[in-house]
Order: sequence, then C-alpha cells, then structure tokens
Amino acid sequence: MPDAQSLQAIRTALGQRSVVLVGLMGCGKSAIGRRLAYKLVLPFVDADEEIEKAAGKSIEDIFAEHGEPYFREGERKVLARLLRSGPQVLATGGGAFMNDETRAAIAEFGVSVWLKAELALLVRRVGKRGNRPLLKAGDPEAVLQSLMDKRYPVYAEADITVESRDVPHDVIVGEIVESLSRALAVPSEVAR
Ligand SMILES: Nc1ncnc2c1ncn2[C@@H]1O[C@H](COP(=O)(O)OP(=O)(O)OP(=O)(O)O)[C@@H](O)[C@H]1O
Ligand SMILES: O=C(O)C1=C[C@@H](O)[C@@H](O)[C@H](O)C1
Ligand SMILES: [Mg+2]
Repeated sequence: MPDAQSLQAIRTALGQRSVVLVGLMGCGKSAIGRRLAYKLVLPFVDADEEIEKAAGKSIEDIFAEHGEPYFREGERKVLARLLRSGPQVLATGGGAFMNDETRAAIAEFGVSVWLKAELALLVRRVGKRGNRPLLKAGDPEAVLQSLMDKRYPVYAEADITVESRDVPHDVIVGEIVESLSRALAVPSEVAR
C-alpha cells in the first residue's frame, strides 16, 4: 500500500480536480469510492445521492414520476456543479459518463477511473438490491448485457481502467491509487 507521502503527492498532483469513478451498476463505484476517499483523505460524494437531495425524491421516484430524460437532465446539471467543487472522490451514476457534456466536464475537472466488471459479477451484485429502475425494464442480465454493449466502448475512454472483481475492497483501492500515481506522473521515488 502506498505511504502517506505518495498519497500526499497524488493530492498535490490532483489540485482541484476530482477522482471520478465510472462504470455500470454494481461495479463498486460507491463502495470502492468511499474507501478510496478515506485513503486519500478527500471528501466522498455520490452523485446519485446528490441528485436525490436536489430533487427531494429517490431516483426510483424520479424515473417513475418524470421519466428517464428528466432524470438525465438533472444528472447533467448536478454533475456540472459537483465537478466544480473538487478535490474529492466522486462516484457517478452508471449512465452519467454517456453524456457528451458530462464526459467533457469530467475530462476537464477530473481524472476518470472505470471500474470494469464482467457480466456475471454485476448480475450477482445487483441482485442484492432492487432500487435500480433500469433493471426493472426486463431480465436484469439481458438489460445489463445490452448496457455493456452500448457503454463499454465509451467507458473505455476513461483515463484509468481497473478490473472490478471479488477481491477485498482494499485491493481494488490499492490498484486505483497505483494507477493514479502513474497517470498523474507522481515521481517514482515518492510513489514507492
Ligand atoms: N471488491 C468487491 N468485492 C466484493 N463486493 C464488492 C466489491 N466492490 C463492491 N462490492 C459490492 O457490490 C455491490 C454493488 O456495489 P456498489 O453499490 O458500490 O456499486 P455501484 O457501482 O455504486 O452501483 P450503482 O451504479 O447502482 O450505484 C455492493 O454490495 C458492494 O459492497
Ligand atoms: O446505469 C444507469 O443508467 C443508472 C445507474 C444508477 O447509478 C442511477 O444513476 C440510475 O439508476 C441510472
Ligand atoms: Mg452507487
């Protein structure tokens, strides 16, 4: 695990930029993001929670009462605001990175990390909670496969890709920290 000096070097290299986690539902953006923020001693912000606060209702209710296009517009606005208040670790909603404007804002105000996961892992993980409206449209496995086909080529534009898998959360956090050191060109004598 990197020492305090290399974590400080990452914070310095980030400046006001955020570490922005992207990826499909269940890949671990919230669970890993929270731990990564703790490690980097940065605030953790979950965009889905911020959208719910801004709307005063749950994502499920936003989808049910107003539809997906309304949710996406709110998501774009909330992310534009959040990205201007770094540094922080920011977990995005699964669809946020698909918006061209949001993707450009993430490139400007952040370093993006894609938590790439296989279908079987996502199916296992999302089965535990039933509050994801997109997965209610049909068989969750088929929906996730279709989202993977559409989204993985776009998620691949992220600055960093880390394989999400069933290993202790801290292993994934460690890999992100190492990739951040490399991507931000933190001097190797500090990163070691
Ligand atoms: N490395 C890991 N090992 C085991 N379980 C994990 C790991 N990473 C995440 N999980 C678990 O997978 C589930 C889904 O993770 P999480 O809610 O963080 O995904 P998410 O990407 O935020 O999803 P959403 O886009 O729906 O918000 C959680 O129960 C979480 O604890
Ligand atoms: O993948 C998606 O499009 C979504 C993922 C969730 O994080 C929420 O933002 C919402 O349920 C939509
Ligand atoms: Mg989440």
